Amino acid sequence: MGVLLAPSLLAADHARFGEQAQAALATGEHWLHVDVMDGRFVPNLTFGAEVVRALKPLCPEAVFDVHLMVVEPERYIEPFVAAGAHAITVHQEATPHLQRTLAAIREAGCLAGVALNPATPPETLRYVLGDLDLVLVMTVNPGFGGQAFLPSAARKVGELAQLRTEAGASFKISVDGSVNVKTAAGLARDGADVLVAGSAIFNHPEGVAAGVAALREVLGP
Ligand SMILES: O=C(CO)[C@H](O)[C@H](O)COP(=O)(O)O
Repeated sequence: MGVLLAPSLLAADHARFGEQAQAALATGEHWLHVDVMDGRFVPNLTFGAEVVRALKPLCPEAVFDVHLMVVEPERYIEPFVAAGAHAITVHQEATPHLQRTLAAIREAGCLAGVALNPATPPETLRYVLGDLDLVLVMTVNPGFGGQAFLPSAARKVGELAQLRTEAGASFKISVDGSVNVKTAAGLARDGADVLVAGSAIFNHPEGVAAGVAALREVLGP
């Protein structure tokens, strides 16, 4: 299977979420990345489960990929499942009970993901590899869109691909932060399965479809 693109609603016009989400899906992409920030784990606030609930009927074909940048992420699994999330990713750094949290996400019927801040090594996941459906490599410090790409963090993509092979695991590797026409192809070559892109899609001067097309062009067939 080719690389999946996950347009990140953080960069969409917040007054036109429905329209912008539909424009992203009209390009043929299926994933929508939903960045949830609490002002504690990260120094910014965004939105909660109601955004997923509101978008669901407008975007019935969407895979809602929820990225919880919050402390105590366990508290938010149930509301996001009830709202219609398909994948829920928590930060490795945000919970002392990672295995329990991942198991709870799977039990609720969602794909279970872990996000790694730029300074967090992939080895911290060694004992939960069997509990994981998705590892989200942050190539910026979480909290804001439009930041500069951190090549040191991107090195983890290849390391995770190797760890996955060695362990016989099957999680997807997703990358989030400054994914654009300069960085996307290299990340895919290194082993990324999902590329989360905010600014490159929603801030493209010619619109959302042009942003997706530009990324698809560099990624190739
Ligand atoms: O999780 C995020 C920030 O915490 C965003 O998804 C990420 O930064 C994407 O934005 P951009 O593509 O503009 O860098």
